[in-house]
Amino acid sequence: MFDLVLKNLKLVGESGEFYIAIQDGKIAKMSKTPISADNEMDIKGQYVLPGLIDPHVHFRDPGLTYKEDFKTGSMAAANGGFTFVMDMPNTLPKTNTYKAFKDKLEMANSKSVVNFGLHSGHSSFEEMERILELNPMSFKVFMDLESDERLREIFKNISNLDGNPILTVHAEKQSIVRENTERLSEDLELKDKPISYSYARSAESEIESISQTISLSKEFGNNLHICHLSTKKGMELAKENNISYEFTPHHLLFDNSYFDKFGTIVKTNPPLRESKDKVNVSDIDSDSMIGTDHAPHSLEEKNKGVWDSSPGIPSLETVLSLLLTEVNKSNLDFNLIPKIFAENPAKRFNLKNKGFIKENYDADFVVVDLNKEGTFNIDEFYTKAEYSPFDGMDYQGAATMTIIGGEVIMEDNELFI
Ligand SMILES: NC(=O)N[C@@H](CC(=O)O)C(=O)O
Ligand SMILES: [Zn+2]
Ligand SMILES: [Zn+2]
Repeated sequence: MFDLVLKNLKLVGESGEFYIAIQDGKIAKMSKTPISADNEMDIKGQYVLPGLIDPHVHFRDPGLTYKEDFKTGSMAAANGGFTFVMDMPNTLPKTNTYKAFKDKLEMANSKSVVNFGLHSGHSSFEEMERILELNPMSFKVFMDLESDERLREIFKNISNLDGNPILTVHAEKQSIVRENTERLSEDLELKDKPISYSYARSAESEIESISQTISLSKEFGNNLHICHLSTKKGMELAKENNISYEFTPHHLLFDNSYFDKFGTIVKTNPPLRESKDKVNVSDIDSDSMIGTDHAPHSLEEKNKGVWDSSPGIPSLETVLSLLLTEVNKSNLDFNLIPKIFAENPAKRFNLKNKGFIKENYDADFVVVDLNKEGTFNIDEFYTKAEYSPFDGMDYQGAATMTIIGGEVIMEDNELFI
């Protein structure tokens, strides 16, 4: 007998209503005809999608837990419809040694309310080889923090690791950013304007960094993935070279004029772009994926002026509704939602039995009401972040339930953990 049957549900891209039977946390059976079980849940004609997967979050744990921690970040993920997140290594200490990685795994196992993977930082070849045993999602390189010489060594080392693991990059060119920042932070007319941040970390610095990343990866044969791709030219380079990349919601929806409205609240790396340079919702296709770059800071850190404020925007609890609203505005095909939020991240990062609604896959789902309207309210969010540029924005379309391994962990923004 099945543990649970979900009934009266719709599947994206399919007509009619379905039943999904769940047994031991797996999808045991799917059918159009009724399946009986002691425990039935009526989905009332809403859509059931594979649980969302975010390849790019910063939960600040360990070392920076006043901004977020693995408990609050994973609660925000569950509230946003995510069943799997991948956390970044820029913690304190950095997650770039075997011990730090192992300690973080143990900590996160005890605190996280959703499934997770960890990206590793980079370090000596020997250290990274040991970290491989702990199944890192990738090795992350912040290009803006490394000299060209160091980058060659890092790319070479990572390409020589067993199995050629994914090399994930933050692509901004250090020399261009440095030069522009020195000039602009001295410019009497521009230095106090938040929009100057987008001139300093220019579209050119991303495009140059992406082309440098591509030539390095060709030389060493790296298995490349590009974070928070924000420029159309950068996207064209990635596509031409068959390199995977992520979009954030803020780069898709906002241009740098939002600096005038929100100031340093929307300061993030890479920055919001001129509309002529930016990627758009219309650039989302069946190969795309969303990486929110959920990067909370304290309110005090966000309000330290153009050059000293901390860069980063929290996004886990708003991203799905923002893009469902685009679906309702006919700017985005609903059929792409499971691809960009679950199928493509699961495939790219080799997550076994995840990302799809198929028999024998994990029973990880998000239930979506395409018509649910509301207004984002940061006070109702589970993240520790006390700011969001989306706060007060209306949306149409939302997650109403998050299910992990057949267990309901969120219903109507209530968490059952
Ligand atoms: N994106 C950001 O602006 N900030 C990220 C770092 C990063 O992803 O580069 C953070 O960790 O705060
Ligand atoms: Zn980054
Ligand atoms: Zn990031």
